[in-house]
Amino acid sequence: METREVEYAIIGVGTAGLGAFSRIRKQTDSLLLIQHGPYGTTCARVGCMPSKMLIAASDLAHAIEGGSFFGIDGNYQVNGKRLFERIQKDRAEKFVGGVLRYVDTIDNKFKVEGQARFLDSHTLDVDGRLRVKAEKIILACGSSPYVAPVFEPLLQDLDTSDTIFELDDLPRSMAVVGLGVIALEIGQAFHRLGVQTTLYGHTGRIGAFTHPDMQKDVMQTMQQELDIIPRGEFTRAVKVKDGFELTYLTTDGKEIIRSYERVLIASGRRSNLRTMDLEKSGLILDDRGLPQYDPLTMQCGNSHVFISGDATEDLPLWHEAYIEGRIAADSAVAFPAHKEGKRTPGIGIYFTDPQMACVGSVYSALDPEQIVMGQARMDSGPRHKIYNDLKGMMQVYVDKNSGILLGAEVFGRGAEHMAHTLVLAIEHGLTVGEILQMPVYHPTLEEVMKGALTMALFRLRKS
Ligand SMILES: Cc1cc2nc3c(=O)[nH]c(=O)nc-3n(C[C@H](O)[C@H](O)[C@H](O)COP(=O)(O)OP(=O)(O)OC[C@H]3O[C@@H](n4cnc5c(N)ncnc54)[C@H](O)[C@@H]3O)c2cc1C
Ligand SMILES: NC(=O)c1ccc[n+]([C@@H]2O[C@H](COP(=O)([O-])OP(=O)(O)OC[C@H]3O[C@@H](n4cnc5c(N)ncnc54)[C@H](O)[C@@H]3O)[C@@H](O)[C@H]2O)c1
Repeated sequence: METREVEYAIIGVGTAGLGAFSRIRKQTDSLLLIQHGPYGTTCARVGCMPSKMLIAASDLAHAIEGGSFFGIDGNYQVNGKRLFERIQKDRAEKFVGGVLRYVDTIDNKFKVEGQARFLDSHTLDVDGRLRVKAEKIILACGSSPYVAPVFEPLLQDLDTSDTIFELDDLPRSMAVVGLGVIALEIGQAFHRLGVQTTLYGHTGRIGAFTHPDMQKDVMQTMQQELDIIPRGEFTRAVKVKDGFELTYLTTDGKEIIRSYERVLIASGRRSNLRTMDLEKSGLILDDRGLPQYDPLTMQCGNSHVFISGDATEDLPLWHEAYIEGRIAADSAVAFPAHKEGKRTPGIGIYFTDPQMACVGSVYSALDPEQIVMGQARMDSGPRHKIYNDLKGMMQVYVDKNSGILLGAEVFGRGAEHMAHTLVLAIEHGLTVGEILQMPVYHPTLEEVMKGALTMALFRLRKS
């Protein structure tokens, strides 16, 4: 069997792996990228990009549907074939194409295709045909959809985010398993495009908000539009003539049996490290079975192994993968010296309607005794009234002693933009008083944010 000895092995050529490559390539010729599956990155192929193109189409349909309130009447028809053609064509040309062109510029001597697994702490097996001995290893192998055991026998026929964008037309009906970000984004989009859709939760929670009032508001709002069954579990899934018959037992003991043409599994993702024989790596594993690591260096323990991106299962977001790939690479280059990278405050956005955004520390991560909370409803905002889009609310969390903004949960039109303003304020350690000295244009969606911050300042002064 061929053996290659290199200074650096990077496992996975996604967002994190390519970022790591770009840094390490500047230092050495002795590196190898190992990629299992198609090039092009999860984000561009089956993640951020096709999902947002689907949502763009459904937003348009929804806007036309809501036109009569404004005196705009329009008829439209959804052409599912053209819709998927557009997603697949633009994805190839505008997103995956760019990545593939970049990967093509990388000399073949730096690339190998196959699935890497650990043989020992410095040795990797690639598909049983190549051994790679590496002084330092960067784990950037991403994650894959989690499929609960009840669905496993039907795996080939069910959809996940890996397959749903490959459809050539819209189905008549679809069950969505999960109430997280993929379920809500894609489930709502299919519903708005005319697919009869049901979303099934598990724990009764919806989305990512952690304050009980935010959870309640999201559940009520989304249930006004979507068929959502929040709490229970699937007990049976079988194939029938035109699709699938599912049996779901609600927590209060009600059995629901329904048939759907398609079933989308959106019940979380698991690190691909779980298939890499980590027990042979010599790394210290945490109670999830994944390597312990320092988020400032991405180093696993004191070892020569560095981790990044969705492989960690911690912050499975594109910008985090991008940052972590670079931090891991810089730390690996500095190793055995210790080099810390810079992390940014958290930001996560659901591209649902209304949008949902978490910024900085979410409510559940804070000590309620140490914060004041400011809150505002979107229906208080002049711009929201102009759009007749009154759904949602937001909360900001402020440190009681210093007045510094710590975090926010935002649900409503414009959440993606308010989240970016708030994250900038958090990054710069601004107090709520300092943020309120900045101008807010009238009439903008941001006026609701000003309302929430003003309430926090008022409460701060009273506390
Ligand atoms: C439907 C969907 C929508 C999303 N939308 C957003 C969004 O709007 N905004 C956002 O910030 N994030 C979004 N994400 C998350 C984002 O796509 C990921 O956080 C990001 O792509 C992770 O990049 P990565 O480099 O860690 O992994 P990937 O890009 O998945 O790269 C890892 C690569 O490693 C390969 N690999 C796996 N195992 C091995 C092995 N043993 N050997 C060699 N290679 C291996 C994989 O096949 C893969 O090609 C979305 C994800 C999904 C699924
Ligand atoms: N806009 C974005 O940034 C965006 C969009 C899509 C995906 N992503 C990334 O992809 C990751 C994965 O998304 P996701 O929606 O799959 O995960 P998620 O963690 O957001 O949600 C998983 C959902 O599945 C439910 N669930 C778990 N086990 C279940 C079971 N056995 N039966 C029924 N439901 C079950 C959970 O209760 C939860 O509602 C996210 O963590 C996110 O980081 C981000």
